[in-house]
Amino acid sequence: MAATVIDGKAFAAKVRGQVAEHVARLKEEHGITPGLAVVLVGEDPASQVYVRSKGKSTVEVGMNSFEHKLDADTPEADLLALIDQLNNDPKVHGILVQLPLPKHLDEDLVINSIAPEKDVDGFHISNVGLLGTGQKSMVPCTPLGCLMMLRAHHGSLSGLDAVVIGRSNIVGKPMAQLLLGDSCTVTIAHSRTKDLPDVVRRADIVVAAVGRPEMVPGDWIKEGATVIDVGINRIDAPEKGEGKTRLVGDVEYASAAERAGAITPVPGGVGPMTIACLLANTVTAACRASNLAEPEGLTA
Ligand SMILES: Nc1nc2c(c(=O)[nH]1)N[C@@H](CN(C=O)c1ccc(C(=O)N[C@@H](CCC(=O)O)C(=O)O)cc1)CN2
Repeated sequence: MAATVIDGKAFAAKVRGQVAEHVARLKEEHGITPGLAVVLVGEDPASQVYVRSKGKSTVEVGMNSFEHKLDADTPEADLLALIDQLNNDPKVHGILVQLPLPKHLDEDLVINSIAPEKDVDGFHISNVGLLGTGQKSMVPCTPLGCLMMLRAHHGSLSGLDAVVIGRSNIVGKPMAQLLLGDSCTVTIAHSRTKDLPDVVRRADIVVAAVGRPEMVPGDWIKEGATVIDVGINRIDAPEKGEGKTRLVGDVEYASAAERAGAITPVPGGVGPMTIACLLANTVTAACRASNLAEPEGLTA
């Protein structure tokens, strides 16, 4: 039977709608307008697109957007001074530094200089520790988006075998923590994993987050499994004409869709959920800052 396609674009639109409703309520009942500050250092073309999209989506749901664009050679001290200023600005409830940063900047130092309660990316070491110990934290946007789609598809995830392929701090590790929090039996696989095909074949849920185009062939997928493809890889597409490219995930979509019960496409799967969850985290941060009830269904 053909797999159900999990439409991340439609799901993200629904999440943005819920965020907009909550923002309207915060404004009306408490006079609070959540604000998100996005910091971009340098001119990486993909980062520029993502930052523009974050600013636009922020305004569309009724929140304040503060964009800070810094030159690629900005000294670390200047970036840290800006973050300090944003940490102390009551109009700013969420702060995000777009990654990757130029090489001369220490990513860990920069991320850990963001006030943890404003760290809407959930990358600060305090939030990593809170998530790892099952406490209330800011949850990284991409894994949060994956979790929301999995919960919507399955209802309960309890007892399911999940494999996360990839061990990055941004996706793989927090994804594994979230699945564990929902009582899955979790395996984190990576480049040194022995018998990766067999490990994947046992999984009810496969989350692929390695950044290698189509590295998971369809015949690794168990019949009926749910496949969440986090990869966004641009590859040459000579069939579309000279110099043309197309986006593919980490999973061979067509063959995996023949065996999976449900699957996210690329593009239009996990990607759009990343920005929707960023907005959700910002409204959550604004609620927490004023000790107000958090929006239901928008946190882990
Ligand atoms: N500070 C952060 N930096 C980065 C993050 C992050 O979560 N926080 N994630 C990525 C980039 N990213 C958001 O910042 C992001 C990537 C992809 C998408 C998306 O919607 N992708 C589309 C395809 C887009 C295209 O055509 O190129 C899709 O998958 O459908 C949104 C956000 C790294 N940096």
